[in-house]
Formats: sequence, structure tokens, C-alpha cells
Amino acid sequence: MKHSNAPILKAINLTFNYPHQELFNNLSVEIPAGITLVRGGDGRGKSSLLRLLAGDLPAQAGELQINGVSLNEQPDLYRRQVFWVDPRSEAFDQMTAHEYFASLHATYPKFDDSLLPALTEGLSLTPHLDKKLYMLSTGSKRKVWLAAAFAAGATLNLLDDPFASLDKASINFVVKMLNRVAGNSPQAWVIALYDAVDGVPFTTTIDLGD
Ligand SMILES: Nc1ncnc2c1ncn2[C@@H]1O[C@H](COP(=O)(O)OP(=O)(O)OP(=O)(O)O)[C@@H](O)[C@H]1O
Repeated sequence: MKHSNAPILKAINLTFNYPHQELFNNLSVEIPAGITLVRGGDGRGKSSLLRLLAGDLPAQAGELQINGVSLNEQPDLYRRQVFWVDPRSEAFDQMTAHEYFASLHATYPKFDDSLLPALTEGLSLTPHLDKKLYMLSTGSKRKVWLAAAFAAGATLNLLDDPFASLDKASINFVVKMLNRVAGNSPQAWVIALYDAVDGVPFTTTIDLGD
């Protein structure tokens, strides 16, 4: 048996539709280690698919498993394997970035503080670490989520439009980090984008159409 080739996430016959917007009917996908691109035009359901995989949006039918742990049967254990933040979240607004990072240890036992100085430096976040998140610009707040993702050590990492609102230097840094984590074989990274970007080593594409 080649365990290393087993998919990290299995979605089986997922169905999710909004009342006036059909999105997914019996969608089955397997996500391996490495970087998976979820691509699609405006409104094709990229964000909704990430939220479904995170266990944030409940599917109307179907099954999700990460390394054999079922979202339906063991929701807490499933969610602890996932790093996901809705980029527009205001849930952590009263925390500083430092406090937010510290709060993640409870959920992610592999959260690696030793990575934070290089991550915050690479994303030019260092001057903002002691500000409450509501004080940060959209781009800086998105950088906090990105730094957290790269430090969390979660099995499945879901990034919604990770280059949005970022300056060029930070985009280059995120591309560099994605190249680094692409080889972390127990980890899967799922990245929702309008289209592929140069320099990111995608291994799999889930195409939601234009
Ligand atoms: N809460 C909701 N109620 C009803 N329809 C919704 C809701 N949220 C999203 N939709 C619709 O579902 C579709 C998919 O939305 P979603 O945000 O998942 O798409 P997306 O591919 O991420 O698009 P974008 O990149 O434009 O955000 C869109 O047509 C959107 O208008």
C-alpha cells in the first residue's frame, strides 16, 4: 500500500445549492498533498466550496473526510485538521495579531511560533503586530490570516484569493512560501483564484468554469 499517494481530503457526492443559485450537485473530488487550485469565474462558487470543505457551510448532502475522519461523524476532529478563515471575518477584530496567533495554539497543536518572525517580516506585518485587527487595512488583515496559515501546521489549508489586496513584495513572498510548503507531503493547500498564477506549483485543478 502506498499511503503517501492517498488523498488527504475526499468529498463524496456533495450537494450544496442556494435557493436561487445552483452550485454543486453530487460533486466528488479528491485532494492530494501539495497545492490544489480551485478556479472559476465570478460567482461560480469558489468561496462556497472552500467553506464547505472547511465544515463552515453545511452541505445539503454528501460526505467529507480528511484522512478518514468524517465531518458528519467527528466534526471537531475534522475541523481541527483544517486551517480556514473567511478573509472578511470580523470575529477576531478585538485581538491584536500577536493575540490572534497565540489563540491558535489551542486548535492547532503544531502551530510553530518560531516561523512567525520571518512570516511577519516577509509580509511587512511587523509594525502592526500590536494593533487590534479592526485597525488594520484589508490587506494587512489578509496578511495576518496568511501568516497564521503558514504557521498553523494544519493538514488541510484553505486560502480564498490569497493574493487579493496584497502589495507586490507580499505576493512574491506568498508565492515563495507556497513553493516551500508544496513539498510538505502531509499537508494539502487549496487555493481559490480566478485563474492560475505563475510560479505556484499546482498539482491538481478543480475547475468550476467561467
Ligand atoms: N448567502 C447566499 N445566499 C444566496 N446566494 C449566495 C449566497 N452567498 C453566495 N451566493 C451566490 O452563490 C454564488 C457563488 O458565490 P461564491 O462567493 O461562492 O462564488 P465565488 O466563485 O467565490 O465568486 P467570487 O469570486 O465572485 O466571490 C454567487 O452567485 C453568489 O451570488
